Amino acid sequence: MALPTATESETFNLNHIYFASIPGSQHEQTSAISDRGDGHTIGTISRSVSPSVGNSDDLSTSSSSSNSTHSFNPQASSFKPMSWSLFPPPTAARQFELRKVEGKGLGLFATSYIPAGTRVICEAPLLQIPDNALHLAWGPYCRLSNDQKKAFDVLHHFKPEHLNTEQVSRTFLVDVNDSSLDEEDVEELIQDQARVMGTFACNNFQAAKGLAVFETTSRLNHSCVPNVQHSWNPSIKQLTVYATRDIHADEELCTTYLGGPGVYYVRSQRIELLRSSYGFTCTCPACADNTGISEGRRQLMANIAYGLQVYQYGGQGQESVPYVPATPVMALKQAEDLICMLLDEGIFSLELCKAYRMASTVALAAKNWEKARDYALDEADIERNCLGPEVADLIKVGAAALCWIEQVRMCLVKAKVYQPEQKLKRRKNPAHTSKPLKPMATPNMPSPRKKAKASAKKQAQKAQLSAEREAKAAEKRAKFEAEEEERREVAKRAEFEKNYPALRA
Ligand SMILES: C[S@@+](CC[C@H](N)C(=O)[O-])C[C@H]1O[C@@H](n2cnc3c(N)ncnc32)[C@H](O)[C@@H]1O
Repeated sequence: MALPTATESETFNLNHIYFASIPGSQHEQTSAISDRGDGHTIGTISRSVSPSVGNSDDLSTSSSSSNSTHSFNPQASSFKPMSWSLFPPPTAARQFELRKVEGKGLGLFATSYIPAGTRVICEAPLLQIPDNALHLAWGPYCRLSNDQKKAFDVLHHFKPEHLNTEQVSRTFLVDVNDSSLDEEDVEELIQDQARVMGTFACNNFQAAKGLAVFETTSRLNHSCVPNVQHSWNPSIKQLTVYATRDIHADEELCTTYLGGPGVYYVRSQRIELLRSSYGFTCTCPACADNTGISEGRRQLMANIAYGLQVYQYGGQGQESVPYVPATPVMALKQAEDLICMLLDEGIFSLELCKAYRMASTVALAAKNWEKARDYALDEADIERNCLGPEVADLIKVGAAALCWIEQVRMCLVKAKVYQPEQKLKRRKNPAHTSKPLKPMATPNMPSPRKKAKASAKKQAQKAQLSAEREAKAAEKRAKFEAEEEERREVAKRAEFEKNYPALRA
C-alpha cells in the first residue's frame, strides 16, 4: 500500500522522533549496511518491512511512562523469547482464515493457537512493480492470467487522498492521440487504470526495491499494536509474516501499515496517516486508550530513542535534543527503559530488536559485559521471532543478530572475561522477565541530562562569580600596595634630604 508514510522523509519531518532519521548523520551511512529497503534502521536488522507507506507519492505528484499496570501486552511480564532449539519449522498448514470484521471489511483470523515465532505466511507477489511509481502497475496487471486478475480485482479498493489516479493515467498511460480509441474508450481505460492503481495503492507492501500486492498478505488489517511482522525476504524472494507474540485462536492477525518508526508516532500523526492513505480510523488498543498513558509512553519512547540515536551517531543541534545521555551508563539505563516501554506497549517487532542492539552496544561501552551479552542474545531471539531463521542476506552484510553476537563475544574475549573458544550463553533469567518493569519518568519531568546540564550551568555561574570577586580583590590589593610603596618612597626621600641637606637639588 503506498501506505502512508513511514518513509524516511516523513520521519525527518517528525523531527523529534527517531533513529534512522537524521539526514546526513553518521548513522545514515551505518544503516545503509543493514537496510533491506525501507530505510528504518539503527545499524541492525531491517528488512523491507514497511508496507511501503507513502512510497508512491512521487507518482501522485504528477499531479517511563512504562506503567506496568497499564500494559497492552498481556505477555509483558512473562514473555520469554523462544529457545532456539524449540523453534518451530516454517509451517505449511494455514493457521488462519479470512473473515468479515465489523468496520474493517475482511481480515485474517487465527483458527488455532499460534505461538510466537511461527511463520504464518510465506507468499510470492501477485503483482509487483520495480519502483515506487504506481502507474507501473498497469503493464504487469495486463499480463496477469485471468485467475490472477480476479484475485487482484477482489482486493479492497481505496484511492488515497494524495493520489490523483485519473490524472496519472492521462499523463503516463493513455495515448490520447491513439486514433483507434474513441472518447468513450479513453474514459473507460482511464477509469480502469485508476481502479488498478487505487487497489494497488492500498494493498501493497515493500518487496525487493519496489512494491508488491499479495493475495493473502494484502488482507492483513492494521494495528498500532501488531501481533505479526511482515518482511520481504530477498533470499527466498517471498514476503514472510511471522507471529511476534503468542496469538490465540480467533484473534485477528494484524500488522502495522506505518513501518517500524510508526511505533514512535503520536496518535494524531498515526490517525491522519491512516485516514488519508487508507480511509479508516484506527481503533487499536493504543489509539483507543483515553488515559493518555500510551500517548505519553510513545512520546517518551520517541524522545529516548532519538536521544540514544544522537548519543551514538551524533546529529545536528544535539545540544538542544533532550534525553541525550551523558555517559554510557546513562545510555544503558535509557535503552533499558526503552525496552521496558516497548514491551509495555506490546511491541515485539524489529523496533524491539533495535532497542536490544542499542542496549547491548552501550552496555559494551559501559563495560557491563553481562548486559552486553544478554541483550545481544535477546535481540537474536526477537529477530528470530520476527524474521525467522532465513537471514542469509542479513548475515551477508553483517547486520544479523548472529553477527552482533559474535562481535560481542570477541569484545568479551578481548576484555578477558571470556575464553577465546567460549560461546555466548543465555543467562538463567533473561533481564526482561526477571526485572520488574519500572515506572518511567513522566514526559514533562526534567531528564537526567537536563538536570545535569542545569546543575553544571549553576556551578559555572558560581565559579564565574567567585573568579570575578577574586579579581576585584586582587586589583584592590595591588592598588593598596602601590600606594604604600609610593608613601614609603616619599618618606625615604624626605629622610634622606633631611640627613644630607647638601645633596638637595
Ligand atoms: C490492505 S487492506 C486490508 C484488508 C481489507 N480489510 C480487505 O477487506 O481486504 C487495507 C484496508 O483495510 C481496511 N483496514 C485495515 N486496517 C483497518 C483497521 N484497523 N480498521 C479499519 N479498517 C481497516 C481499510 O479500509 C484499508 O484501506
